Amino acid sequence: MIGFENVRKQYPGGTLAVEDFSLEVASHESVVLVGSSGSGKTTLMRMVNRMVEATSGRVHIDGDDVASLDPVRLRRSIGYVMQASGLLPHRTVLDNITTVPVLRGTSRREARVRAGELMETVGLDAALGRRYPSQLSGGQQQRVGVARGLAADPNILLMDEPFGAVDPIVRGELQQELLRLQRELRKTIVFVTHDIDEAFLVGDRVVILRPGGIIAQVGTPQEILAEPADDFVASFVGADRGARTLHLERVDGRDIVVDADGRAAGVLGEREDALPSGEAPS
Ligand SMILES: Nc1ncnc2c1ncn2[C@@H]1O[C@H](COP(=O)(O)OP(=O)(O)OP(=O)(O)O)[C@@H](O)[C@H]1O
Repeated sequence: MIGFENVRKQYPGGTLAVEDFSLEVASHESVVLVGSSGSGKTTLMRMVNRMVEATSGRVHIDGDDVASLDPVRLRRSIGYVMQASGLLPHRTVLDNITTVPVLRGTSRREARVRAGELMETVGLDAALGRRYPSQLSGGQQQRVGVARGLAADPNILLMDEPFGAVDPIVRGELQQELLRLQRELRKTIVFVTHDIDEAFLVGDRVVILRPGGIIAQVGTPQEILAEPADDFVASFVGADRGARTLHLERVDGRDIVVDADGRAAGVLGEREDALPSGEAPS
């Protein structure tokens, strides 16, 4: 579990990126932070692995205050996937994926075997392992980024606009791939995006932020769509891509997201977490 307790971040120079933020992210849950540019999403995410230090308040992981943990070990124990993949350009794909496990003491040989398996998991041909990042498509690079984030088998995965740099079709594929992976791996995920559709698709819960990291609403996609907390949320949910206003319709026991033209934009409520406890997903 990740806990943010009255977290505040003021950068040197004075910008108050996050005023006072509290939230608990349950183990195996995926929470999406969504908000306009500068609302403090990346700052909040980076406080989990101490790439950013809170000015006050605390962030804890399974009860341990991150401020009391060694930052380098902490960072290596948490998967981090960023926009435009963040791969090291002068290292092969395989070396990019194996860097953190090797730094953590896994033998190079074992790390390579595992990297090959991970490439398969994220839908990449293992032969691509010998290439350099620039020899891959944008979508392939993002998949490598996800494989690298998973390489040390972290419990927590931080994903900062991980699919922001690819075209909409590839983006859709990567989103579906992530949903499939998450059904299998059940990581605790904090995911940052500008895109409300992406937030509703990949989040068990979605946090809509105002500037200053102020929570406008937090809830499941169904809750937010059914009852936006205020005009800000309603316009954020509805203003995405023109005049579309999303709403929910229940068809055959499933929640269908419908846009203003009556087109189905997606299906909600099919996640394994929605199953009664103890029931295995099909
Ligand atoms: N290292 C830094 N030094 C000073 N100010 C910073 C720093 N990093 C971020 N900020 C400021 O803090 C605020 C929040 O930034 P942050 O990157 O967390 O927002 P964001 O919601 O992730 O934005 P975006 O969607 O554009 O990535 C912004 O005003 C930004 O300019």
